Order: sequence, then C-alpha cells, then structure tokens
Amino acid sequence: MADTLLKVEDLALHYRTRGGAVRAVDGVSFDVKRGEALVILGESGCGKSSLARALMRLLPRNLAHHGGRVSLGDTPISELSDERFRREVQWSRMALVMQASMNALNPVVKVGEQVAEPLRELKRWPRRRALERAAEVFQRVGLPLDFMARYPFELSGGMRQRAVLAMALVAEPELVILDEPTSALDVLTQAAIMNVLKELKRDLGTSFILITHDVATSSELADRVALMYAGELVEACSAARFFGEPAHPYSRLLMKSVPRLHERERPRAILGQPPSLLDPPTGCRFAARCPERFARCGESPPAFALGIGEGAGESRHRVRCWRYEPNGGGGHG
Ligand SMILES: Nc1ncnc2c1ncn2[C@@H]1O[C@H](COP(=O)(O)OP(=O)(O)OP(=O)(O)O)[C@@H](O)[C@H]1O
Repeated sequence: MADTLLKVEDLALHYRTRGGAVRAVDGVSFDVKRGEALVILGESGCGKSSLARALMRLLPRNLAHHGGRVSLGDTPISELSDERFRREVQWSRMALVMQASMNALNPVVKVGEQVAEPLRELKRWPRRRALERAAEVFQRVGLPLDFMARYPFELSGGMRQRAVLAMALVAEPELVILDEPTSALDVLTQAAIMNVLKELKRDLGTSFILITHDVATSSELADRVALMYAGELVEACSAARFFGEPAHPYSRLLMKSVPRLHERERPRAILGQPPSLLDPPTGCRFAARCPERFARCGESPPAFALGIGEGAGESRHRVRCWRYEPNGGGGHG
C-alpha cells in the first residue's frame, strides 16, 4: 500500500545468555502508515525496548539472532549493509528516543550544540546552519531559545526530555520511535510532552511508534495499538477498537486491570506471571493465564485477521488467538 511507511515482517531479536537464548522479540509483524502513531503496549520485560533496538539495529554484544524483513517507504532497510543503514537510515530517516535518554545528554556540551550535532555528523552541515535549524526545532518542542546556551544540568527533567526530542527531530526523520518517553516525569510534565507530540504529528505529519506500559499515556496519541506479550504481538488494531472493544483475552483483561474514575467495577489484576523468554511455551504464550483457554491453545496460534469494525478495505485488525480462527471451534468466529 502506497501510504505504508514502515512494514515489519517476522522481526526477531534473541540474546545469548548462560541459560540459553532469550527470545525477547520473536516473530513480530506490523506496519505503520504515514502520519500515524502506533502505540506498542506491554508489561515490563515483554520485549518492547528490544523491539525498538531491533528496528534501529542497536544490537548488543550478546546477540544470538537478529532477523526479519523491514522496509521504510520504498527502501528494504533490512537488506542494507550496516554501514549504509547507519549512513542512510539510522537517526536521519528513523530516530529513537531511548528510555531515560534525557539523563544521557552530555553534561559538558551546551544543549543547542547537542541538538545541532546530528546535522553536523550525519549531513555534514556547517555549525551555523545546524544551529539555526536547532533553534527552529527548539521552538517546535516548546524550549525557550535562550536554553540553547545552557548546559543539561540547568534544565528541568521535562525540559531535558524536550531537548532529547528536539535532537531526534532535527534531521527531519519520517519515523520517530519513543521508548517510554514520559515515564520518569511527573503527570503535568507528561501531559505537556504528550501535547508536543500531538502537535508534531498534526503539523509535520511525522509518524510515531510510542512504546509504553502505561495504558493511560498510550490513549493520548494512539491511532493504532499493538499489544505485546512475551516477545510476540497478540493484537493490533485501531485505538478506538482497542480501548473500546479489544478482542484478545489478554487485551480484555488488561483493559479491566486499568483503574478508571467514575466506574463502579474495581480494577482486576491478571493472575499469574508471563512465561520465561528463555524457554517460552510452544503453544499460545498467554494460555497459562487465560480464562478462555481450550484444547487448541497447546499449539501456537497465527495472527488471524478480523474484518469487523475497521471500515471498508483491507482489515488491519490482527489477533493471535485460536478463538478467532475462521470457522474454528473457539466461539468468536
Ligand atoms: N542484552 C541482554 N541480554 C540478555 N537478556 C536481555 C538483554 N536485554 C534485555 N534482555 C531480556 O529481554 C527481555 C525483554 O527485555 P526488554 O527490555 O526488551 O523489555 P521491555 O518490555 O522493554 O521491559 P521494560 O519496560 O521493563 O524496559 C527481558 O527478559 C530482559 O531481561
């Protein structure tokens, strides 16, 4: 499809450890359209940061396996050599704001210089031109221009996070991946950063992948939601569908576990623990905790396409659950 910006098929990232391979990302497929915000939601340890690193090719030393096909626009980026990927894609077309990166700013370099740095490094822009562009991005993310001459320790946490965002945006990437961008901030600052992201999406048409464990944060920006569980995506659909009427039993339980104002029903915890990624079960990875499991769940389910509630055209609602097997015995059909 022409308006598809990112297409990811069968992405995998496994780590080598003494106990064996940790299958942190295990056969993940999804796409992102131009101008769209996809939220990747999942509890701690399910592989969200690993997914971001696999997309950005930020691979650790103890890599056991990195696989899958990824294209960005018309470019099959997974086929590029590491050198071409670094030169032509990483940070310039696809940028990542890493978890806690606001604490990783260089303490002895002025913030303006740091924001301008990607342009000087990647595009070889002269200093003055790069600083002019950095000033534009400062305004975009709501940083006062006189902060260009400050050092990171002279900025609050929220302002540092805006600076990190400015650094990701300065080379005008088509896609920005944000890994828990607001989880270290207080709620008012979180809301201010989410507003900046919404404005960027509206004004620049930037596509986002927002990675978070926080359902409330995710609902702010999401056009679509993909829910991750134990290294796999279990459901991907429009945000309206996910927050209103999710299909996968895990999605439904997750939504019931979120505390809400004005609701009598108390939030319910999901019993049990996710499986180890060292030796995940061969069948459905959620089965051990699933109140709806049946015999079929001993086999690994594929992602079934659901045709309901997504409007005309190709369905983009995928659910990895045997209950949705067409003509299957699971009941939801
Ligand atoms: N370099 C590594 N070597 C071995 N195991 C790793 C490595 N990095 C991550 N893991 C493991 O991979 C799994 C997924 O980790 P990851 O950080 O991607 O999850 P996450 O969903 O982002 O969690 P969180 O929200 O807590 O950061 C975890 O079990 C983690 O312990």
